[in-house]
Amino acid sequence: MLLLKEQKCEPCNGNEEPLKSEKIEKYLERLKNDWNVIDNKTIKYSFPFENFKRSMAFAQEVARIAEKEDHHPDLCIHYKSVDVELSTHAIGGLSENDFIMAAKIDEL
Ligand SMILES: C[C@H](O)[C@H](O)[C@H]1CNC2=NC(N)=NC(=O)C2=N1
Repeated sequence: MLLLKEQKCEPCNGNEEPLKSEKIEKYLERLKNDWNVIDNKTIKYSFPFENFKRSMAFAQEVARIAEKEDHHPDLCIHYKSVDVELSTHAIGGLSENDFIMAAKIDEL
C-alpha cells in the first residue's frame, strides 16, 4: 500500500460518500500523530512549538502544501501551538484527501 504521505490529493467532485467510522479508524492508524476525530466529519491535531515564530513558520509550510494539493485545512495559530483541522467541504465530511494532507503535515 502506498504511504499516505506519498499520495496526491485528488480533486473532489462532491459525489463521493464521506468516510464512515470504520474506514476513518483505519486511516487514523496510518498517521504518525494522534489526530482526533470530531463528529466523523473533521480530524484535528494541535502541533506544539517553542514560540510564535516557529508556529508561524509551520503554518506557512502547511499553507504551501495546501496550495500544492488544492486541499485546505483550517488553521488556528497560537503563541506556542498551531491547531490544524481537516475536512472535505465538498462532501461535508472526511475523504482520503484529509488523511493524505494530515500525513504530509505530520512529516513537517
Ligand atoms: C476546486 C477545488 O478543488 C476545491 O474548491 C477544493 C479546494 N480546497 C478544499 N479544501 C477542503 N478542505 N475541502 C474542499 O472541499 C476543498 N475543495
